[in-house]
Amino acid sequence: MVIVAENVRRRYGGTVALDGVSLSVAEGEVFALVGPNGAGKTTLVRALTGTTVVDGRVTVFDEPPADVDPERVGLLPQEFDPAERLTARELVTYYAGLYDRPRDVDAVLADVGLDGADARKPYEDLSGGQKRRTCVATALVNDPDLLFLDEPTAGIDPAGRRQLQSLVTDLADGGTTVLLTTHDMAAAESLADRVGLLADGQFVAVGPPRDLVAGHGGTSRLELAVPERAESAAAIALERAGYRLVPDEAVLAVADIDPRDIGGVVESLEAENVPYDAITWKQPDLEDVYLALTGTEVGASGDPRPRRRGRLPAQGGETP
Ligand SMILES: Nc1ncnc2c1ncn2[C@@H]1O[C@H](COP(=O)(O)OP(=O)(O)OP(=O)(O)O)[C@@H](O)[C@H]1O
Repeated sequence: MVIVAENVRRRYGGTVALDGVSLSVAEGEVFALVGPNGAGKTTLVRALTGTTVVDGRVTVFDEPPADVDPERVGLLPQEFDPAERLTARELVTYYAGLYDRPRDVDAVLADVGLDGADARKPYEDLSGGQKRRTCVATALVNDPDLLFLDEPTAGIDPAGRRQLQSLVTDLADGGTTVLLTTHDMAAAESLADRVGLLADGQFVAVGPPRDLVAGHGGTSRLELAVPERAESAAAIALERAGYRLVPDEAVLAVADIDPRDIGGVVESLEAENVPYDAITWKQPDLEDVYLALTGTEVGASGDPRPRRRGRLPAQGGETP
């Protein structure tokens, strides 16, 4: 095991940031700490990198984190503001100079997709995604055995995100252990060998994303965007036609439906003249797991949102 943490606890005054977290991460594994803002992800990264004092036991390469050879570890902090006037290449060259055996700077820039003219632009002239990729490059320049990436995809456009994801996969294939944090469940699901779902400083589940989705994600469903005034009528029409609605769902959704029967759903709405705007097939994913286990969904900004519970009852509503 590269990382072992047992019963890690950390308070800031009256705020409990970590409330008894245990995990172990094996060599070459990609482990994602997943949760909304405030769940404790950064505090756990700080505990594992030895930049904050915690209760409990933490070892990295069988040593206390603060004693680990810095040549072996790469860290992309969540907040990282390098000198704005230096070019991407100059910044990475600067960080390379801090290590005894750095990688070739241009090769590192190419790895993060910043070769060519962009690498010669001042940092302040780069896009948000290019800035973040420059920062990732500074964490890679010492060819670390263990890489911590705290919200690496924040502010990165979808193309840059895919590039970063394939970079992480390549690093792990080469034996690098990667621990990343994210509130982006889809990124975690596609990238990580295992995820740890954090809520209020505790893991609510740890495991391969596929296993967690199979265990807690619920069934596939058909989500219906129906004008609010027609929701009750839609629910009545569907139940009358024998479909089971997903209870307590924020949107109207039919559960356990075979894809071949989607036409039947449409027909039962149209037979009752119920209007609808869109129909979407939805497979359960990690977001459903988080929602099921915590009652909270995570917005695009990473902020936690309590789930909207209690849909309109199927009986007695207005008809369109
Ligand atoms: N230095 C600090 N002083 C006081 N409270 C802190 C400090 N660092 C974190 N906290 C609090 O501890 C809790 C966990 O914060 P942490 O930053 O670890 O969460 P996070 O999941 O990384 O969220 P974010 O992505 O918003 O940073 C939060 O309530 C936060 O306000």
